Amino acid sequence: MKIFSYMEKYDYEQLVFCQDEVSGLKAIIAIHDTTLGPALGGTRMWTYDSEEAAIEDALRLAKGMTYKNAAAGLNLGGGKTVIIGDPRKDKNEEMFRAFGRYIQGLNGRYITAEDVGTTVADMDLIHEETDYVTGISPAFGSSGNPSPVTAYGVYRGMKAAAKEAFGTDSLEGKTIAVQGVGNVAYNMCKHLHEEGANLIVTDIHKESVDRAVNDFGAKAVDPSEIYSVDCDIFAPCALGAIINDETISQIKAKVIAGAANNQLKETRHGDAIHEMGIVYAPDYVINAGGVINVADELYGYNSERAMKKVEQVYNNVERVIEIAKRDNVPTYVAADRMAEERIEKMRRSRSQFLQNGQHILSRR
Ligand SMILES: NC(=O)c1ccc[n+]([C@@H]2O[C@H](COP(=O)([O-])OP(=O)(O)OC[C@H]3O[C@@H](n4cnc5c(N)ncnc54)[C@H](O)[C@@H]3O)[C@@H](O)[C@H]2O)c1
Ligand SMILES: CC(C)C[C@H](N)C(=O)O
Repeated sequence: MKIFSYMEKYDYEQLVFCQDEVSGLKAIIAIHDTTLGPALGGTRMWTYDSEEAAIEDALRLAKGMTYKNAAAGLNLGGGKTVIIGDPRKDKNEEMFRAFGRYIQGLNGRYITAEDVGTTVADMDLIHEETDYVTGISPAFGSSGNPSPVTAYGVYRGMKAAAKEAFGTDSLEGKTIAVQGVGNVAYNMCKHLHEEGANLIVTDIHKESVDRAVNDFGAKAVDPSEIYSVDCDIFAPCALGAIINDETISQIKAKVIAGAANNQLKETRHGDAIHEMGIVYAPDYVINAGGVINVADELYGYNSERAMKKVEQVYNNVERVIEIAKRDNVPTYVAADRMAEERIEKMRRSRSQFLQNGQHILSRR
């Protein structure tokens, strides 16, 4: 991978490599764009096949956060971290504290939170070293685990997409195929089950599948079967790039709406599902609930205020569908336009001179 060419192509600001021999920390912080504000995005811990795969994941996820935060109306830029390692085996206190010191060194350009493989307890350890972390324990006056809030936002956004495809936003009696029943999807399934939806689930971890089967009467299938099951809605809630050349032809759903980041392997896959008449709720629009919730901590966390903003995920998905129809483009293009327009307007309005946040004459 030619790192500078890649960064130049998508206009990344910064890529930081963090290594700590004592704890085994190997982390990559990617900051994509800070036009709207400090880059806020979670920390993923995962076993990558190669360093290149980890770098690419960090970069792709960071860019997604720029668009997610912009589309959600937050005054935040986009960044993300990946820690290379197995979250079930390789974590230790020193690792997250060493990582916290690296974040502190960025002096507020990057603020972290949870993502796949990291928990509130990990964020609390990071918080021992830096204030630039959200999603820490409610005991600190913070918002805690963002996953249930992300799940609620995905549920609301799924209803908006269903309205477009089926003429009603009721999910009662609808069959929803869920890929990955981890933190977000378990909570999403709870809402869907309460509304009377039928669930088909899969996961690479048997205990996660069993929990959904027991708690929600879900039907379990093998991970390789989830794309081709008969269903109304496909909800990708595991990792990215799952809408690709191999999977598209198998999908029977009329709607794709799920929590996973970077669902389209390439943009042309977004064109392909559009041509198939599938209503696609763009990932970073529908899964913004968690970041909306943790971002509220920056103002002194207020759950009621945050949840009001999370409700807007329904309207944001509706708005994207409207733009897509108006401009005759796929929904992923409409979402990008919505986000880019906001960033560009802010970039231009910020070109006005300001001396370190103070009026230039205030130093006299
Ligand atoms: N946690 C949040 O608040 C949040 C917010 C926005 C987006 N997301 C995104 O949503 C997705 C899920 O996040 P999470 O926090 O629930 O993570 P998680 O790790 O709790 O859940 C992911 C689940 O997917 C399973 N999985 C992984 N690969 C799979 C495969 N090939 N087939 C089937 N199952 C597989 C894992 O075993 C796990 O149970 C991620 O893409 C994440 O980036 C999460
Ligand atoms: C809670 C968040 C700041 C990060 C979350 N993992 C996301 O992708 O949106």
